[in-house]
Amino acid sequence: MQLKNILEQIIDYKKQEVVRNMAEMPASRLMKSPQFLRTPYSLKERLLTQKAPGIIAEFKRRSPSKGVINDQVPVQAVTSAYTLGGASCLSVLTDTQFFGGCLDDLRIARANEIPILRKDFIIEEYQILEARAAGADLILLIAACLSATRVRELAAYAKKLGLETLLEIHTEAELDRVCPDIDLVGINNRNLKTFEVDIQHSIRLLALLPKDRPAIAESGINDVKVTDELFRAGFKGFLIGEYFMKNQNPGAAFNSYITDLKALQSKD
Ligand SMILES: O=C(O)c1ccccc1NCC(=O)[C@H](O)[C@H](O)COP(=O)(O)O
Repeated sequence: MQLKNILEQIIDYKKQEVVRNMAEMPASRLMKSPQFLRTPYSLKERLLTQKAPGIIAEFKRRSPSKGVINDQVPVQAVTSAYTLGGASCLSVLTDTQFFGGCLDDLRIARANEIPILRKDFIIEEYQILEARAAGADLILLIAACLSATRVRELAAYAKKLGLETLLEIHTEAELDRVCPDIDLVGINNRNLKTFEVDIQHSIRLLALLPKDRPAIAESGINDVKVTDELFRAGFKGFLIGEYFMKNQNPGAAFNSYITDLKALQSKD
């Protein structure tokens, strides 16, 4: 029998986790969260109007590919430093089992007045409700673990709750998951089955994406020259986690990245 890849293992775990969470915190209670009174921020609008690359700065303690990255820094300090430094959006990993995050991290990050992505493995509407109740502005759907029908249903539910959806794809075959309720399309440079990172793969796929939605380059970005190359190719947003988080002071790492990127781009 073939061993399950990491994505399959995560999804198996999520199916049980959702059942447990629904029993502990019924949807009716989630709907009473004061977060439902706020109007979510739009990352799509932000990226379509801004001229510079939009950095989606991630708070990520550990990952299946890298193990512990940084479990010593407080979410509040890091996310406010990212925000003050000019991030376009925050990405908060809320998965506990594989990434060491939680929904409380997102609730704390909500003190910042910029869009926040709930970064998790969403397979059920209930998780979108959790995201809204915790203060997220957008959710991630990963094409590799959802059928086209489920992407349509989940993105429609997110829209109904006022949230945007970032659809993550990695292969050409997954392009059929892009539907009208998808607001942003991300191309993951990392193959989640092998962990291999290939930036050129993303540039090739970009040409096939719909032009009316901002494209986001995700994973393995650790060089301003690469960000600049991807921006020139047409990517508007850049999801960066490990490169910032592996530093003792992720906010300072973010600031020097932005300074170097601006310096590089001002040379033209
Ligand atoms: O990062 C992993 O090892 C991983 C494994 C399995 C599924 C998802 C995984 N990562 C989630 C992400 O997509 C990244 O956190 C995000 O794109 C940022 O990537 P990076 O800048 O390389 O931390």
